[in-house]
Amino acid sequence: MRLLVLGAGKTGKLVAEVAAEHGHSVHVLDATENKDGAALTHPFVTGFDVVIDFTTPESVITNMRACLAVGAKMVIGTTGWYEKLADMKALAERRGGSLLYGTNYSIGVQKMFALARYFTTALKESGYTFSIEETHHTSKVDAPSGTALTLRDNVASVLGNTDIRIEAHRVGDAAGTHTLIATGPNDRLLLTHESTSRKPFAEGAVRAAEWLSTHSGIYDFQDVVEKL
Ligand SMILES: NC(=O)C1=CN([C@@H]2O[C@H](COP(=O)(O)OP(=O)(O)OC[C@H]3O[C@@H](n4cnc5c(N)ncnc54)[C@H](O)[C@@H]3O)[C@@H](O)[C@H]2O)C=CC1
Ligand SMILES: O=C(O)C1=N[C@H](C(=O)O)C[C@H](O)C1
Repeated sequence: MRLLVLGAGKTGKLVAEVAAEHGHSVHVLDATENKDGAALTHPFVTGFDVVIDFTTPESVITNMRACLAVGAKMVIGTTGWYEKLADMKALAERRGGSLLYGTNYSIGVQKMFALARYFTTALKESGYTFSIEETHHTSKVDAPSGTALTLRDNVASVLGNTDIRIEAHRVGDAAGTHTLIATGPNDRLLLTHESTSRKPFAEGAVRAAEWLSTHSGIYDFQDVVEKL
């Protein structure tokens, strides 16, 4: 598969490494080669089977506008842009592009989402209230994390309301820790996922791109992960 990776930062670099390990041909563009999406011309983009984006909340919108408009297939890892999700879905539909987006491509975190639904179901009738804490590196630009928002959506789908506080912490080079907390009058239960490496994000994103190369449409990684 011919892959275009946008972003050569902490995660994009690993995505390129993992994709090469999987035997794909990989082209990487960072901000200097793709300022304001300048590299993403029609002939250039259509030379790739899938485009993977791990850039910034601002750049990803420009990149999606350029790539989806020419019918490209995109896997989006970048977080912090979801207020534009409906617009990007509409663009993909209009122009025949394919869009697979996910707040966290780690399989462990995807399992945590399922466990969170079970955790909430088991505790909701027993007087517990729910909150979320997340910890990431100090250079992270969005808060709360995309994962914390998805975790909240999973809990909210069981509770029937979104009254779930999220607390964000920024510490050193933390790869990402998420904790769902159930607080009762006399005790607390905690469900924690701690990333000790960024490699699972890259593995999941490459697997998502492999899957998307043989499918068309618009997908949330949560709905695809069991099919990989
Ligand atoms: N969905 C997931 O599983 C994960 C999502 N992320 C998200 O991915 C994004 C990137 O995270 P990191 O790699 O930690 O950030 P980073 O800051 O280390 O890397 C971002 C890179 O994007 C580059 N960039 C900016 N504009 C660009 C453009 N127009 N074209 C090409 N490259 C451009 C920057 O130069 C930088 O090298 C963040 O939004 C983060 O929240 C990070 C890890 C996992
Ligand atoms: O910026 C990061 O580092 C991460 N971002 C994603 C998020 O916002 O949830 C995924 C992971 O937690 C790492």
